[in-house]
Amino acid sequence: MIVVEHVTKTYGTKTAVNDLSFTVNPGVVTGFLGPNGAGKSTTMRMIVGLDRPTLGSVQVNGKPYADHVAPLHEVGALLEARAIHPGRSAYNHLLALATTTGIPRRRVSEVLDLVGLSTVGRKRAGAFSLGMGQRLGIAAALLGDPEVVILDEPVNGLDPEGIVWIRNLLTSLADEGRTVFISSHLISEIALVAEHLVVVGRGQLIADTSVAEMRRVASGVVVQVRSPRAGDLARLLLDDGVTVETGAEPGDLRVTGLAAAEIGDRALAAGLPVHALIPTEVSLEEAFMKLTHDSVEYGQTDATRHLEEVSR
Ligand SMILES: Nc1ncnc2c1ncn2[C@@H]1O[C@H](COP(=O)(O)OP(=O)(O)OP(=O)(O)O)[C@@H](O)[C@H]1O
Repeated sequence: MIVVEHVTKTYGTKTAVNDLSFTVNPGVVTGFLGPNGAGKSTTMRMIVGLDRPTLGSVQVNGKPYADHVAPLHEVGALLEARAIHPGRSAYNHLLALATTTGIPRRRVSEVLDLVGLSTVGRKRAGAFSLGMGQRLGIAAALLGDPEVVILDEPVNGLDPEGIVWIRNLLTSLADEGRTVFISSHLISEIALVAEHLVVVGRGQLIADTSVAEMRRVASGVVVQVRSPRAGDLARLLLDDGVTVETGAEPGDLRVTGLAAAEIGDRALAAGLPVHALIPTEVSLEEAFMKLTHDSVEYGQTDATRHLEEVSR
């Protein structure tokens, strides 16, 4: 279990993490989600003792990382800096890590097997594809058979087969009762592998929820309506708790807060023609962007800008 309590981290005048509290429980894969610069890597570095909170505390299995006698058996991490000597084989890279940390040699073959690199274990790591490099990084994280597994952007750049592989691996680690915590700035990626979500923006907690709950909240709330009298229809529908936004095409509206049938009935009663009435599921991406909209640090993404334009 990872417990982050009222953690603030400042670098000079920059606040990277701001009074952040959350718990990552064993037995489920938890995603750590936030736009670029949200403070995910900083938080992960504090969890594994590479950085110290300015305020607050971070505990892993009941203690700060540095207080564990055999920390590699407690926490295995793949953080952004993947320092692998390109001329060294995967096997030798892992062996060097194992021997310097008192881990038996046989464990190297075990983790190579676990990540599916047994057949290329003797090849130069420098010749590895991105996906193979990710697998090697994960193998290193698992070397100490840790209770807590922390991976920074593990899905980044993986092909669909690689994503399925990592989902199965992480789920089986969680099923064994381990705590699995993985970061991403893409909800589409993280929703494929995680069950629970901790969402941050500008170093602060935005949501601590399950992926299923996020989907439930996101789904079925927008009805797309097309009418040659969209303006009249918009005025008719606007009410407490109802929002009407202009859609992508002239005559298109996006209505929130009314069911499709209700919109159709009201339009009929007012004698307004309706050419299309389509209940749509808001995508997880859309829900995430709305959630984090105010906390995108480095300007708007194209997608956010597009969202704003269509809803104007
Ligand atoms: N050593 C440092 N010195 C100064 N500022 C830093 C340092 N490390 C991080 N920051 C700043 O803190 C903020 C949070 O950075 P962090 O890397 O933790 O975010 P992130 O969510 O991991 O982003 P990304 O998805 O881009 O990796 C950013 O504004 C970053 O520039």
